Amino acid sequence: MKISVRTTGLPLCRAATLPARAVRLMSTASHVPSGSSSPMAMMPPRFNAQAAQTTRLRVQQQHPSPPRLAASSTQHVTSSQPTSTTTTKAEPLPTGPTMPPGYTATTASLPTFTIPPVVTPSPSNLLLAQSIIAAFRRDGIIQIAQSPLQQKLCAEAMAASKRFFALPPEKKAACVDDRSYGGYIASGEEVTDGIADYSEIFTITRDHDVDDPRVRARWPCHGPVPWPDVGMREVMMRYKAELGEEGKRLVRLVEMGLGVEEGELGRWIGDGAEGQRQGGGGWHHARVLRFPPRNGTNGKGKEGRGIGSHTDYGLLVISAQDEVGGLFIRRPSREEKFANWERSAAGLREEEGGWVFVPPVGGTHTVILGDMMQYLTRNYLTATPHKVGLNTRERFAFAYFHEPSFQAVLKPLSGGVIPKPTEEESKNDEGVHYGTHFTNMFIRNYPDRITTKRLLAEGRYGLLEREELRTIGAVPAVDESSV
Ligand SMILES: O=C(O)CCC(=O)C(=O)O
Ligand SMILES: [Fe+2]
Repeated sequence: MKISVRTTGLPLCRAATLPARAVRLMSTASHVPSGSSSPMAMMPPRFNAQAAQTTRLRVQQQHPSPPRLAASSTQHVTSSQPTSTTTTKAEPLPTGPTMPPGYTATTASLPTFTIPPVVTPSPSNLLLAQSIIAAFRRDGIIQIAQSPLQQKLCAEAMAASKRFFALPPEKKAACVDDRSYGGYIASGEEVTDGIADYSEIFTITRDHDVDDPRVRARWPCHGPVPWPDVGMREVMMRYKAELGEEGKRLVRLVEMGLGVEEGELGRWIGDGAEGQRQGGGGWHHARVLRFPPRNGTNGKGKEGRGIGSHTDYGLLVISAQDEVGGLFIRRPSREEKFANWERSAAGLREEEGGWVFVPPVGGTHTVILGDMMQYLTRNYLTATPHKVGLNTRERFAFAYFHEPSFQAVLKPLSGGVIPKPTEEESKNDEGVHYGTHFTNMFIRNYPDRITTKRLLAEGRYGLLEREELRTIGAVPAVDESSV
């Protein structure tokens, strides 16, 4: 039986041309079918290796000491244990994916999983599901092939993103709403662990009409997305909806891989028939991201930092990045215990060792895990700490967050491989209300945003305690006097 795992990419370069300071790769491809753990497993198809190599040699001659270093010019795939770490001191080459300068990390070489269009409980899908769980536990991240439709939608979304971020600052700044956290976040506005990030973002929250009863009832974070134009809305919503379908398939695979009953995880999203009937559904949202080049910042953020280290909040994060490179993750480790819904994981270990650079690979998405996946699986799967560094060129990325219902009060799963609760845990576990976790995180990230100010000024936060906000699919009875 063969599971759908492949590696993507073209040969990098021959051993004879290895630079003296060749960077060692951390191979994470231990279960890839033989032959595919080739040293060249990581290059995106559009990378012209020979040209880059020529450029490198030319540049070295011009600047003999110290040699310029292309972090991605890596020839050795080793065992799954990282054997050495790269520090990019010199400027990376202007082509191909490179690790941002000034960072220290090993470089991942991830196998690429292919997700079937429909996840039936076949033996091969079960094997695939178990391999995905094993990869999450080993690497904290998986890489999945984009379908031709996803490639098209992703390209369209990236083009729309570039058009949006190229707008004049005042046009972008007008895309804000004081009820939802949707819309524009300027470079230097988002805060991670109390320090400004340089990322420039357009957030796509659930897009509620102003007449929606939840908006009229002033539920925290519920409101419209302030789109700049219909064109951007259409492109982004198509891509987001398609990633929502991918998210559902992944949720089903995670259930299978964990050995829990069908729907055990999906029911927190409101994906089941009852949730759908009640207008439930996950609090799925997305971020369209631009990172300025490190020498093109506005002085408001932390030098060289795109986004500080953090974990994301929900279940799964499906991301696409362009060819520039900037994402780093931490692998799961028994020594590191994060539980972001209890105590902030923002900023943790940011300056320490142990980071893994995730090089862009054309035609793929990556998937990492969020806080609620960790909580629901009693730490069997853990949220993936990650951060983004600024590179020498601007970088564009797209992150889709597949989330529980805003109204879900989650309780850990049981059965399969889920660890049994300790006596203490069974007594004290009151569950986690996802809407409260999400609201806390957005207040923390955007302390000065009009949305935060209105939310607090109007006492909206207190509504999070209400029964209707804690019951998946419940809709408020609108009190006209409060509108
Ligand atoms: O830029 C990326 O690849 C990741 C962005 C990210 O971590 C986020 O939007 O939360
Ligand atoms: Fe993130």
